Amino acid sequence: MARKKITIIGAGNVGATLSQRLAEKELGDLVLLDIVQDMPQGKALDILEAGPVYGYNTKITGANGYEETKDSDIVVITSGVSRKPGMSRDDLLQINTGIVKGVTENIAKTSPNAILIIVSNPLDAMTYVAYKISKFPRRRIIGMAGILDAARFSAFISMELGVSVENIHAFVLGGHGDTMVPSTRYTTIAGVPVEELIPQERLNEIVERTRNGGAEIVNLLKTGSAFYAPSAAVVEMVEAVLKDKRKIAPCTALCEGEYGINNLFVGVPVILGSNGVEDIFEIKLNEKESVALQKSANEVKQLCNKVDALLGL
Ligand SMILES: NC(=O)C1=CN([C@@H]2O[C@H](COP(=O)(O)OP(=O)(O)OC[C@H]3O[C@@H](n4cnc5c(N)ncnc54)[C@H](O)[C@@H]3O)[C@@H](O)[C@H]2O)C=CC1
Ligand SMILES: O=C([O-])CC(=O)C(=O)O
Repeated sequence: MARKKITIIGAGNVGATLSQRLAEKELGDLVLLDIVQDMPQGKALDILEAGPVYGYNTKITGANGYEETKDSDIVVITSGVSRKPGMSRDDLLQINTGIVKGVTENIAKTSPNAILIIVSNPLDAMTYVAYKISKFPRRRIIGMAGILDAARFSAFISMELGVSVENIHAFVLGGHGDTMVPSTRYTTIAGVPVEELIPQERLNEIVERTRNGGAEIVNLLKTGSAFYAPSAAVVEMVEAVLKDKRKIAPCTALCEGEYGINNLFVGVPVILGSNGVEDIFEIKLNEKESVALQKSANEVKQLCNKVDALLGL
């Protein structure tokens, strides 16, 4: 069977760590692209040289141009500026809109059939940029955030209860920002609702820590943002697509009426398979959850209006 081709745009913290993780899993051959001369070539060669020790045969190429990325099956966009302490993700809107626009124009030309996974922040708005510029169908444009947010929620619950992360199914909806909606009602531990195991007041603190999970790391690192957990979350998406798992995972996808949201990218449970977003998985929300999701969607809408102005749409 021919190997799949995965391109990673941006060979910084997220892109390079993601490349390492993907290489170790032998999910396909990789191209790592960055605008910095020689750097992606150096990181690609370094990861390739770990292959004999780890026992993987992944081919990985570094690039500064798009010729090498031609006909990729999946392209992950991590290029862009990361925030520093004191900044919000939204502060990156203007600069990263320009970067994601330029990258997407190139990818749409060289890999017209690719599935795009967007990582650059502000995530929901950058996913919208990639959609608008590529004009790809909605199933082939997926933003990474929900898996990361749910992983943080799970990690905190695991620490609280002293049980394995494998027993925890955390559920998060909404945009990748302060208004994200971690659902305590649908979060379970070995099938038991978390609300039955952790007192509501403590649970509220854990939800708040989850909402601020990105900023917590930014404040510790000081020079940039998280990359180990984010790259792990992207691997889960790539794997679900390449193995056609039809896995339900929270991702940023274009809602066209689902959850009462129209023409907006927002975090919802989707079914990930070989076509990308195979479907949006709709579940019943109660009044409180619906209101919180709508509030989050409205914030994303504001940002997308700014994107429209920047792109002249
Ligand atoms: N969706 C999410 O949950 C997460 C999103 N992020 C976002 O991902 C982005 C990348 O984060 P890091 O890797 O930590 O940043 P980084 O600064 O380590 O790497 C970014 C890389 O992008 C490259 N780049 C810039 N313009 C480019 C272009 N036009 N073409 C190709 N490469 C280009 C830079 O040279 C740099 O190597 C940031 O916007 C960050 O906010 C980071 C973590 C989680
Ligand atoms: O917080 C940031 O800027 C990066 C990010 O999106 C995250 O780690 O959730």
